[in-house]
Amino acid sequence: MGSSFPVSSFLLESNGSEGLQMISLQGISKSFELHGQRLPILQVTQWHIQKGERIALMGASGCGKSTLLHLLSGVITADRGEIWVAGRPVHLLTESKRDHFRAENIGYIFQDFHLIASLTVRQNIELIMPRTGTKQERRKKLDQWLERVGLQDRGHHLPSQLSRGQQQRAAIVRALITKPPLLLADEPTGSLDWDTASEMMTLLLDICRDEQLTLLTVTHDRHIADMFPKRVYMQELNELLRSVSV
Ligand SMILES: Nc1ncnc2c1ncn2[C@@H]1O[C@H](COP(=O)(O)OP(=O)(O)OP(=O)(O)O)[C@@H](O)[C@H]1O
Repeated sequence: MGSSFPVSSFLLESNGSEGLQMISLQGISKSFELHGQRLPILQVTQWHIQKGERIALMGASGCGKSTLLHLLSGVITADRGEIWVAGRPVHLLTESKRDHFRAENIGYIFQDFHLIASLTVRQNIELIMPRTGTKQERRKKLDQWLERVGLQDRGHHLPSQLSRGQQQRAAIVRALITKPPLLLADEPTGSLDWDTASEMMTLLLDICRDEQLTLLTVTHDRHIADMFPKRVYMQELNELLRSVSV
């Protein structure tokens, strides 16, 4: 796999905000309504993530890990508290502004890839690739990324013609092609065997280190978590004990 991809600072280019902080949570609480009752899910008094940190987020099933990622990306809103991401006050943004914020600032990697089955690898990525520069420049940039993840010969293949590990590599490029300052990954290795999972995670961690991207990855897998420079357990963040059981 080539390691000659030109290194640039995505953070400085795409974000422009000053300071070292990528994420700041203050006094967050989140509940969901279930069977007519408000069920408290999450409470985070304070949490800060610096730019360029690579963090594995762990915790028991149902403790609110995915909910936290959705709050950070503005897919859902908190009941109260402040969420700052890449210098933007996500808690103050309207829904349409949150959509815009997400497109500009967040790369998302899912357990089941979310590639469009009828489109080739290249088409899946081109769909969200910024229309900056000439067509040749965009093609070259995509070629470089595909080579970086070892898919240089797979650009014209459909997802169904790729292995699961290759599909996740394509999804990684799709998440990174917009140069998002923050990458969120929800169980990105959850559907891969161990060898493929560790290879894929090594690749993702290397890219984030080289590009100084901030990476927050939810994982159940202790071995995967051990690959990260930093691990955070939801229990440390989530101080609210569940008062209602479902
Ligand atoms: N839209 C919703 N409406 C009601 N309850 C919800 C909703 N979304 C999540 N929940 C509840 O919030 C809790 C936390 O869910 P979440 O998916 O964040 O957990 P998780 O830690 O990511 O779990 P897992 O590790 O199993 O994926 C769960 O009890 C879940 O049922």
